[in-house]
Amino acid sequence: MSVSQRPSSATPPILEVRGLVAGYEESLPIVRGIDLDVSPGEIVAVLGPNGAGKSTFVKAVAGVVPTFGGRVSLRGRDVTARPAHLRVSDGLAFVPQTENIFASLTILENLRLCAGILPAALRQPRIDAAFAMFPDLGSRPNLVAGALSGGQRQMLATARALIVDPAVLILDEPSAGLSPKLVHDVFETLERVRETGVAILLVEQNVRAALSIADRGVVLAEGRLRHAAPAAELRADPNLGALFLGSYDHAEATP
Ligand SMILES: Nc1ncnc2c1ncn2[C@@H]1O[C@H](COP(=O)(O)OP(=O)(O)OP(=O)(O)O)[C@@H](O)[C@H]1O
Repeated sequence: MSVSQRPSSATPPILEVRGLVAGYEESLPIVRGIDLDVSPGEIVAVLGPNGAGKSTFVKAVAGVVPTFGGRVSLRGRDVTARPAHLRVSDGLAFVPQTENIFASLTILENLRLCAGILPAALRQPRIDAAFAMFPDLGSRPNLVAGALSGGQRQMLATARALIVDPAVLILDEPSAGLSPKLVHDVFETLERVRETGVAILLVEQNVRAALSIADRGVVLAEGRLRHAAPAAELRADPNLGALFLGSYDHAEATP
């Protein structure tokens, strides 16, 4: 059973997912009928135990995992049949958990590669905007990306995704392997991105940190959306630990 979660605000959703069924083999779908709306400027944390299907869900939304049923719409337009690279042009950017930068290229080269899909006149202004948002990167554009810290690499990965000026930014565990200080830095960056009106869908194992910046949290279990609530409500929920244990029973299946 899936739970449809619509934003409480009157802002129309920029991303609409309906009845999404997806995975690696059609006979064995991992994502089994998920509905979700995300509004501009909203951060939605996708939570749940290991193997719940969180990564598969966001990858299917990004178009990098096959969809077997349901629909993904961006700005009211059905993009379900669009391959991943065209969804990027449509305004949907995805930051994978790993291999999200080219370590042997410089910071600037990493950004230039992404800017390559833009009209020539937009490329430098977008790179300048990225450097303005990430001064740590802008201060040393010719540094080889492999020399960056884990948190700085995540920032570069995020900067790369933002080059196309997306409406929706999807991140798969941006805090994985980072120290608490770097987690803080990365999440602070995401808050600044949100302030520009970008909608953010965030898969996180780091539940408390994710809920500290998210507007809403959705809990997946066994490929289904089991619970959805404002982040503040989830933060205050004494059952929060059960999110990781797969036994989250709080008012499941109630919208
Ligand atoms: N490339 C793949 N091919 C086949 N099955 C996969 C693949 N990637 C993931 N799976 C399977 O899909 C299921 C869900 O995995 P997924 O990574 O989406 O879960 P998750 O909730 O993100 O887990 P975690 O929190 O551990 O990262 C698991 O059973 C996993 O084995």
